[in-house]
Amino acid sequence: MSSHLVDECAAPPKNCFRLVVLGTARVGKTAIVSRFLFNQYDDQYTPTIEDFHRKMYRIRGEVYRLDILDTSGVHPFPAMRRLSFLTGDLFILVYSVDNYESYMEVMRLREQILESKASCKTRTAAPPMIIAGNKADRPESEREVLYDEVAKWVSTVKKCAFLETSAKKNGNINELFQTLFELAKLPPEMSPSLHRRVSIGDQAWEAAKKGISFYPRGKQDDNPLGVVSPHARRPSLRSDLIEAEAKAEQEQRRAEKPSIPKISSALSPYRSQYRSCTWMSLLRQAFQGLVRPAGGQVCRLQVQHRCYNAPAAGHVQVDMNSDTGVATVRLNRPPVNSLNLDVLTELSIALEKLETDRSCRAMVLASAVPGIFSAGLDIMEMYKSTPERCVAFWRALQDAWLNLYGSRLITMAAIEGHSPAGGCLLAMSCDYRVMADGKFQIGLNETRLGIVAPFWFTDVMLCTIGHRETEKALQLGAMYSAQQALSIGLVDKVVPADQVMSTVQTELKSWLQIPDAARVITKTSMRKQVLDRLSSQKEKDAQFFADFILRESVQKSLGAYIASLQKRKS
Ligand SMILES: CCCCC/C=C/C(=O)SCCNC(=O)CCNC(=O)[C@H](O)C(C)(C)COP(=O)(O)OP(=O)(O)OC[C@H]1O[C@@H](n2cnc3c(N)ncnc32)[C@H](O)[C@@H]1OP(=O)(O)O
Repeated sequence: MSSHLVDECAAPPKNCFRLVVLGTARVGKTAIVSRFLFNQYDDQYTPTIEDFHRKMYRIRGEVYRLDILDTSGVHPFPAMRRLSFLTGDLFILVYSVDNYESYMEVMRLREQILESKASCKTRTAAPPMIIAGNKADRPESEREVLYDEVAKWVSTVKKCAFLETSAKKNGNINELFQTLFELAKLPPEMSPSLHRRVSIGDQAWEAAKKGISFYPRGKQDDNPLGVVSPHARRPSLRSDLIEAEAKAEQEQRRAEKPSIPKISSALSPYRSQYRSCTWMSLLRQAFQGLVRPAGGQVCRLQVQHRCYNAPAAGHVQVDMNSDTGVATVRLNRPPVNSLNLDVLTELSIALEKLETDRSCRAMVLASAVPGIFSAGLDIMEMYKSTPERCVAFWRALQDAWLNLYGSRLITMAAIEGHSPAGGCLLAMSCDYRVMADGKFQIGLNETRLGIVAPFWFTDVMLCTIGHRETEKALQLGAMYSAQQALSIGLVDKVVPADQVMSTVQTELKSWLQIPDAARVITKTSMRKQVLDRLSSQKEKDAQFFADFILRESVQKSLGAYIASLQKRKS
């Protein structure tokens, strides 16, 4: 039976919830989910990248939807992780009683979730969480985490409960979910022991869906039912953002605050033109390629990916050519592709997906906006912002860069327009750069804004053009024409604007002839030191950025630079 039967019986938004399960690898996250959904336990360990499940309920005449995101315990996918923090309504944080480090991670995760929610501005309240101390069946001699220690910590934190569990022995699994649902004020009948598990096609479910009684006359027909959707598909990033935004608006309304800052401006091009449509119908149309953004451009659809199935069209467009194994990733944030939190998150996720797609061998980074590659970081993310937002923004930039610079793929930049600062960083982080001849400029111009390029921007430039040129370039905040950039090695080839893409494709042919394994090992060994330097101090670097950028003197310089941009325009 197909899952659309479940979707036919759609739950109203107020009854839709996302439960996110987090914790380090091997603590039993998937085992807990599997017990909850199917009452099954599998002794084999298979690492999870990200699993998505959907359970529908009919409880007291109303339909409810519970989406479960079972996340990866290792963190090669930081953007996906951050998105899960942002979109989760309730959380299970799992540690293993025989692994103290896994408990420390749970404490860190709680902080990160709260920070993520705070950076969103709209969702500040602590979401309901439960801590699961799993593998409680292990012998006492193996125990590293004491029950009392966790209980004491949990008693000091808001909206948080704690239970020790054993997915293997089915110990406290029912209680775990029941306690969490109570904490989240969800119907208690959502707990496994308080509803009847049925399957799609089951007569009781089919009848309940239609709102009619399956039971013989005289018998109650409001017994709670739960059904697991057999082919649930993880919604796209775009759907996640829409849903998160809708929920934030709901919360905002509840709090009776007058203005509604947006989680994502990603859908704004669609908004003005299709005001009367509902978000979901708009989304459906967009995915079917029917909606044009207000600017008149047809939105591109992302090709299907083995982990994710829904296409995402937005600030980052991905076209995958499965014949050649070459993906084209286009930045699409008019007017100048400035990189804000949304763009960087979308870029990170696009890169993470391509990285895990074995059919993909190369990636061309380009722009969907004529005359511009990228204007660099969105200055408005750095001007009059909050420390939390600054840290979230910087983390998103770090992740996007780590994904790009550390990519196993052949990466080529097609620079068909201006490429200052952050735009130049993206281009330099690719393996090869082709730039359009003419009026366009490229360079790290940070000092002109009164700010300082971080050490990892400098590292990448050093690796690209050497010490002497970098020293001059950075101090002067130099912006180079394509020909000048070619002469110092900042780009590899300069061609007329209309030949940039074809030149990239020609160059790619020779790169694709090299066996991947040998090329990847070579690339990794060349880039490792630079990558490690940031990876080992990400948090310090993010904190430094927030402290630096929010200094009064730096804010003054940024304000003056913004004014000069506007003045130049007028
Ligand atoms: C420790 C701190 C480290 C921080 C590291 C920072 C890295 C960065 O990336 S900082 C950003 C540096 N970027 C720039 O300096 C680029 C500034 N922009 C330009 O020079 C030009 O806009 C252009 C050459 C990229 C394009 O010129 P043009 O096509 O003529 O477009 P306009 O100048 O008219 O711009 C249109 C519109 O966009 C606004 N804008 C431009 N750049 C940015 C930006 N980086 N962030 C936000 N907004 C930007 C510009 O102000 C115009 O706005 P409106 O006036 O409202 O139309």
